[in-house]
Amino acid sequence: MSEPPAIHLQNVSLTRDGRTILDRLDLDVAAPGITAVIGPNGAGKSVTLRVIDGLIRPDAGTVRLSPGRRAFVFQRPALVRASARANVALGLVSLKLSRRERLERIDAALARVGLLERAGDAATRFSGGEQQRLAFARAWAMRPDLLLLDEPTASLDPAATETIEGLITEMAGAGTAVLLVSHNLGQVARLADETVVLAAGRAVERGPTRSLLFSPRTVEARAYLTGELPWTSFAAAS
Ligand SMILES: Nc1ncnc2c1ncn2[C@@H]1O[C@H](COP(=O)(O)OP(=O)(O)OP(=O)(O)O)[C@@H](O)[C@H]1O
Repeated sequence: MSEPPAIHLQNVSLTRDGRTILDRLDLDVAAPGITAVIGPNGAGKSVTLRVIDGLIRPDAGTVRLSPGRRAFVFQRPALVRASARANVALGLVSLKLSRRERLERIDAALARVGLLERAGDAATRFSGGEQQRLAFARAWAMRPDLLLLDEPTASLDPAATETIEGLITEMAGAGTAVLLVSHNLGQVARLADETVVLAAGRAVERGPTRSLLFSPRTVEARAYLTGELPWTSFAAAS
């Protein structure tokens, strides 16, 4: 990695209610580029994103982020009870933009996700997929340096998924470091340069996406990718 990583996690551990959620996790995310995190339910993928975003403080370890703007699109979008336009505007409050630039950027973002005609409608009345597209419009409008994505297209139809995947690729091409959590392995193969497999709170394997997906080296990655019951394999492996 020539550039310093956009995200550097080292030895990060988190315990809740006596359970180990993250177990000395190491994770580097390159900038620019798309890094995917895959792994079974409960592996700690969402928690890792929340640790990176500062929503959860780990018990131990180092979390270092390169400076810059950060956007997070959750599996269930966090929207306020206001118009679609106002929701996109919220992402821009800390940016120094003229009123005209701000309005142009908001409308361009809404148009990009096919919601411009709905700009004045109440966001909380949108369908799940429309809300997700709106959350993406907000993230895109911010031009973030770091984009954290948790199952970003889980509720989207194929056409909307294609639009969003195009946006993700475009943002990475413009210099954003993207960290993508997804169970959609086709999507991971289409988008991610590098993929990390998380199992029981540890990064058990990492590599270029295609070689990792097609020839995993570890028992945990193989178990996840072939759909075997991972918890029994992990118990046996650890
Ligand atoms: N605030 C919390 N308090 C206690 N346990 C938690 C908390 N948040 C998450 N966990 C636990 O941490 C583990 C990892 O959860 P996480 O949501 O990161 O899994 P995941 O890998 O994203 O799974 P999935 O693929 O199902 O989304 C789970 O066992 C979950 O119950």
